[in-house]
Amino acid sequence: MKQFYVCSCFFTRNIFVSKYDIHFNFHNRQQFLKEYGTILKQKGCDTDAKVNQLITEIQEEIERRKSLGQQTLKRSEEIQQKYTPLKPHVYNLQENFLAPAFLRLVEHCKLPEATKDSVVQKLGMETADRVYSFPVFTPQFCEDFIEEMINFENSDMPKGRPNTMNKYGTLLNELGFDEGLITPLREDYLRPITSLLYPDWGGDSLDSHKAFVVTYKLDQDLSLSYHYDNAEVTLNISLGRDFDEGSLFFGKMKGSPQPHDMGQCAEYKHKPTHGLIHRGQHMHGALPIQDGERYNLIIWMRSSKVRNQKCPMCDEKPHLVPTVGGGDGFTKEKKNVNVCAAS
Ligand SMILES: O=C(O)CCC(=O)C(=O)O
Ligand SMILES: [Fe+2]
Repeated sequence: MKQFYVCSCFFTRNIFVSKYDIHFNFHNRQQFLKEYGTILKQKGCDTDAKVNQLITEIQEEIERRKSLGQQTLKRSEEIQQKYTPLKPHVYNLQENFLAPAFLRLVEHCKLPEATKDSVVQKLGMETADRVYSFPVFTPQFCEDFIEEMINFENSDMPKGRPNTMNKYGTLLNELGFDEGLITPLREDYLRPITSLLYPDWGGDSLDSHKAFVVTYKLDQDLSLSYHYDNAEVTLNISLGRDFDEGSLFFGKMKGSPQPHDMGQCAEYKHKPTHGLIHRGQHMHGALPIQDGERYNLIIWMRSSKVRNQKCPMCDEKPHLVPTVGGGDGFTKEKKNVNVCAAS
């Protein structure tokens, strides 16, 4: 397996605090107060005690990130030794997990004559700029997978959460899903599609991923703030469980002027069994669910070729920090590629 790294910005930038709905950068107290003092006051963080509490929270998150590789390894080992899956078959990809229409799409993309236009034509209407939806799994697989997630959630196993934005959900690498399920899905089935749709975002060289399940319930997280992903290409598959609302909305690419209100965003209603594919830097968020539960499998796909040139989180040449485990998809290979900016 390749050695992957994280960018050092992981320890100082993009630290999300839901109470203030802000992604913070934190180097030291002085920089922090200078950068955020005004906005924090406006948001009610107006006493020393509140500021100190916020800084403590941010510093704890930074410490969590520093030990993430080790903690993940520890949790994975314990899970492997002690956890009994309810649906062991879902850990290894079988073709009968996949929707027939998805298999036909993949076959089309593998044809030598397939082009971006021919696949776009097959996919039908765009949800937003270069955002497409298509069936991925069968309803049976989705239900079995949700049952496995619930079984794990109800177990007394240690749990790492997907990221600071998703407080509920499951990191699939810790459960042992990478090798048998997500990697073959990415390499054998998604790669032909992403190669045609996003060659300018490393769609033909996606060589790692971070996969997790996000969960929304009435007494837990309801929605997700506007953000971009730590990914070149993201596949977001709705697994279902009878929910109302909870649509995704898309603005513009990171760095462009963003819409002023929701009316200017493109909205997408999740369809269980369907995946939505988009560029990781295409800003998006999720509206609150009004009823039921929503389970989505998110695959943040990464291309070391692309991100080795420019970290998608800090937009600078990555400063590589070795880590135990999968890292964030950066490598030390020296290959110069010409990364075109996407429109
Ligand atoms: O809730 C969703 O469907 C979107 C999740 C998402 O965008 C993410 O986890 O990066
Ligand atoms: Fe996202």
